[in-house]
Amino acid sequence: MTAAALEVEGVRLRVGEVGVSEFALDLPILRLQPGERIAVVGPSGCGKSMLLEFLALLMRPERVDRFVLATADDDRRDLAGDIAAGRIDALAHLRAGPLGYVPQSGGVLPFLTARAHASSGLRLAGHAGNPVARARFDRLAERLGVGAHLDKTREQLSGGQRKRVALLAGMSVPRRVLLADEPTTGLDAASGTAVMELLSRLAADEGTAVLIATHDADTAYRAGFAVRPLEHGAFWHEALQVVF
Ligand SMILES: Nc1ncnc2c1ncn2[C@@H]1O[C@H](COP(=O)(O)OP(=O)(O)OP(=O)(O)O)[C@@H](O)[C@H]1O
Repeated sequence: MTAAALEVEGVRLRVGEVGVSEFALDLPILRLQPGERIAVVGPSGCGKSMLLEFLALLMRPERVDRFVLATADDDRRDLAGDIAAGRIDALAHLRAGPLGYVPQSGGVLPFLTARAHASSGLRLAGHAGNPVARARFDRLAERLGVGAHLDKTREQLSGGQRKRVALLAGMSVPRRVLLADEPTTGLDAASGTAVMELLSRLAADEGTAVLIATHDADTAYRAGFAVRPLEHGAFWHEALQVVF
């Protein structure tokens, strides 16, 4: 039986003011296998971003029974324990490595070139001088159509180019889990398809479990994502496990 890339059980997320503006989301069970591709769909405001922000360790849950991330083949990290102990820096550090996250908007820092921003993960991982890692980065930049724009700052990039630079940052190092919130928003149809196919190929080639939130279910489905609805204030997904 393959070990899951990410396991979540018994999570409750809540925002807003109790009885006034509160919004709650339950994740009874969410288990992603290596190489799995999941597209979370649902109407605006149903909680897709909240789900991704929790998984990206940016939102503290009201309750979490189990939250385990594969950080290496033989290493499972107890994130629920880290959250309970308030180890915030250690959690943030994971986003430079095994856990990639591309936010719905923003995600490109104003004072860096696109290259410096997108390759920060490579530098933090100590791979900036590694020719294989750099070649992988350049290849991804070309496939995302931003290879010619890497010396520009955020102000010099279009909205769609910013989105693709943020995606490049998310893909810049091999991940165990990659989360992308609306990866095709602001892109034309051809670019959107190319992005979905690239995310899908990353899952197939590198075993990354990729979970995206999207309003573009058709493109995601055509690229090989399993489309899963977030509905009635809850989301769950458990892949069929292959037992040898
Ligand atoms: N600080 C907050 N206080 C109260 N409600 C909030 C707060 N932040 C978010 N919400 C509510 O939480 C719900 C989920 O928001 P979320 O951004 O996750 O939706 P979404 O499914 O990603 O929507 P979209 O498709 O429009 O991006 C929304 O109904 C929103 O109004």
